[in-house]
Amino acid sequence: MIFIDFLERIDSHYNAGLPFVAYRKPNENKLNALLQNSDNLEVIKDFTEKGFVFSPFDDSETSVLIPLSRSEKLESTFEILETSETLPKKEKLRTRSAADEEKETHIELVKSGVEAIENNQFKKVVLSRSEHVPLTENNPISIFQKLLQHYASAFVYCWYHPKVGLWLGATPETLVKIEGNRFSIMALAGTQNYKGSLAVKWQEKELQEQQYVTDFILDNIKDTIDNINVSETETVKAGNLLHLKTKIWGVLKPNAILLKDLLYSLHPTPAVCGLPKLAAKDFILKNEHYKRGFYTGFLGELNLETTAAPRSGRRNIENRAYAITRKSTQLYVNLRCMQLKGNNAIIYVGGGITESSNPESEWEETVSKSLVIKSVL
Ligand SMILES: C=C(O[C@@H]1C=C(C(=O)O)C=C[C@H]1O)C(=O)O
Repeated sequence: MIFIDFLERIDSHYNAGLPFVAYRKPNENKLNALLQNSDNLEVIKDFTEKGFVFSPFDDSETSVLIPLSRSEKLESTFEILETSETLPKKEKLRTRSAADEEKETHIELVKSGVEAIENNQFKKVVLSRSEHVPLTENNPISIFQKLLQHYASAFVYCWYHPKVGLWLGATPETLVKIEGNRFSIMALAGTQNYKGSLAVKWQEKELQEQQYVTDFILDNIKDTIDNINVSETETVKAGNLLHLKTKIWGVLKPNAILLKDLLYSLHPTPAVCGLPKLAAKDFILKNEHYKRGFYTGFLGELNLETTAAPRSGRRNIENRAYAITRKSTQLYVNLRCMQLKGNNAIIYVGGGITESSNPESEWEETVSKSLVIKSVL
C-alpha cells in the first residue's frame, strides 16, 4: 500500500475512535499497522495471544492487546529523506518558575534515591518525571511521521485505544526478541550527549550502572537459555544521545519456560527500574510524583509468524519449499515516549541513579532525553 493511503487509513480509523497501532522497527523502511475492528478493550491473559501487546511498567496492571485475528493488517514503506538523524533544537524557553519547580522536585527525588542507596536499600534505582508540553500540532499522525523521519534507528510507534489513550515514541531499547528458539536481548544504560563522535570516554558511574543491567539479565536467563553469547559493550547513538549497549543472545531451552514467566523474570530490568528489582520498584511506586502508566513498560509484536526467505541462488530457489516460518515475538521498552491528552503532550523521562549520582547532572540528563520528543512537537 502506498504511504499516503496507509496514513489516510490510520487517520480515518483514529477519527472513528477505533484502536490501532502503527510502527516501524529499527533500521527498516517497512511500516506496519494493525487496525482493530471494534473498540473492545482486549487484555492479555497469559501471553499466548497473537497480536500487538502494550504493557505498563507495573506488572500488577493490565496489558492491552490489539488482536491479530480481529484487526486488519496494513503494510507500507517509508523512505527517510536524509540519512542523518537531525539534532534536536534547543529547548524552547518555558516560564522560569515552572521549570525551576520541576528541577527542584526532581533533584530532591534523586537525592532521596542516593540516600536510600547509601542506606543499603538497593544498589541502583531509575527515577523519572513527566513534563507537560502544550501542543501547537495535535494530529498524532503528523507527529508519527516526524518521529519516523528523525529516528531511523529507533522503534517508532503510534498506539491508540479510545479506552486507554494515545501514545507515541521512538525507543532505542529492545526488551527481547524471540524467533523460533532464538533469543536475544540488550543491556542498554548510561547516557551522555552526542557531540559529533562515538569515540567517547565513559565515567565509572555509567559503566557500573550498565554492568548492573548486563549482570541482571545474565543471572535471570541462565536457567532458560543455552549457548549464551555476550557482545563487547559498545557506544550507540540514539537521537541526540549516546548510550552503552551490550547484546546478549542464545537459544531457548526446549519447553523450559513459558513466555509470560520469561518476560516477567526480566521486566522491568535495571535499565528502567533498579537492582534489586523489587526494592527499587517499591521505591519508585512510593516516591515518584506521578504514575508511569505505560512509560518504561514494553510493547511490540507478540507470537506473530515471520517467514525467513532462503537466500537467493539457484539451489535455494529450487528449494523454496524450505522457507521457514517461525513464531516471533519482538518487544521494545517504552522509552522516549509521550502521551497526548487534549492539547498537551505528556513527556516521560528518567535516568539510572547509583551511589555516585550527581543530582544536578541527573536533572540535566532528563532534560536532554526530553529533547528527543520535544524536537518533533
Ligand atoms: C529511563 C530512560 O532511559 C534508560 C536509562 C538510561 C540511563 O540511565 O542512562 C539509558 C537508557 C535507558 O535504559 C529514559 O529514557 O527515560
